[in-house]
Amino acid sequence: MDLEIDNLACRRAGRMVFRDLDFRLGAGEAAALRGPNGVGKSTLLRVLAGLIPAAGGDARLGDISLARDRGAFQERVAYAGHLDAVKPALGVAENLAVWAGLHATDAGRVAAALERFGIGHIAGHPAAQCSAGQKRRLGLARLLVIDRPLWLLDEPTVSLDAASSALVAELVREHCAKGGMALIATHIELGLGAGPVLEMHPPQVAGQAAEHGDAADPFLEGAW
Ligand SMILES: Nc1ncnc2c1ncn2[C@@H]1O[C@H](COP(=O)(O)OP(=O)(O)OP(=O)(O)O)[C@@H](O)[C@H]1O
Repeated sequence: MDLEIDNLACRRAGRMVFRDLDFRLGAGEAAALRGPNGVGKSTLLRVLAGLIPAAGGDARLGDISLARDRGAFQERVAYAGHLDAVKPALGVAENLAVWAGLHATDAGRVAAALERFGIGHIAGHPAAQCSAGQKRRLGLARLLVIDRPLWLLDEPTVSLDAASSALVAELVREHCAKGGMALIATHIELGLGAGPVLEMHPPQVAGQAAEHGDAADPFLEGAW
């Protein structure tokens, strides 16, 4: 199964964040998603996760179109966002058990995922008492609880120590070896070796946004 991004566009708060975006990712490939702060990396991942609507274009996973069948597209995607989405009121293992239940997957995967991320020994602890790195590992452990061909990872190594960052790279490699795909927004080198890169660029021409009827970014305007 391939990922094909075709002429994709997204508008937020009335402003075009990106447009005319084309990219292709083949089965077994992991791509780095790069670009300066605010260029739209997280936005793209959230569009592909079906969390915010596209303003145009489409993305396809095999024969499933995001524009035509968002639900089916989402069922092929696992998204790990900036925030860990860990429920602090639940225990560490409970967090993953709820996730497994939501996706009707084998609860037996929970213990294996916790062990793999080195947090099996705190399975019974309240998630609220986890360190930032432990919370991040718990959030990422959800990737192993459900089977999705496309992983969308937004700065997955934030708060992680060197060993855990290396583990993320190892898991991505394993996922790809099984035919999976990953699109990873990262400002650091993950150690995945040479692979496809999706580089996002801010508009080159100062008047470009206005030409397309988009409001200018007030923060950038002030900075310039
Ligand atoms: N909730 C929101 N509502 C409206 N606009 C938003 C929202 N979140 C982000 N934006 C805008 O969308 C644009 C892209 O933001 P995004 O977070 O996708 O960038 P990014 O490339 O991931 O940045 P970073 O490298 O800093 O994480 C920015 O101009 C930002 O101001």
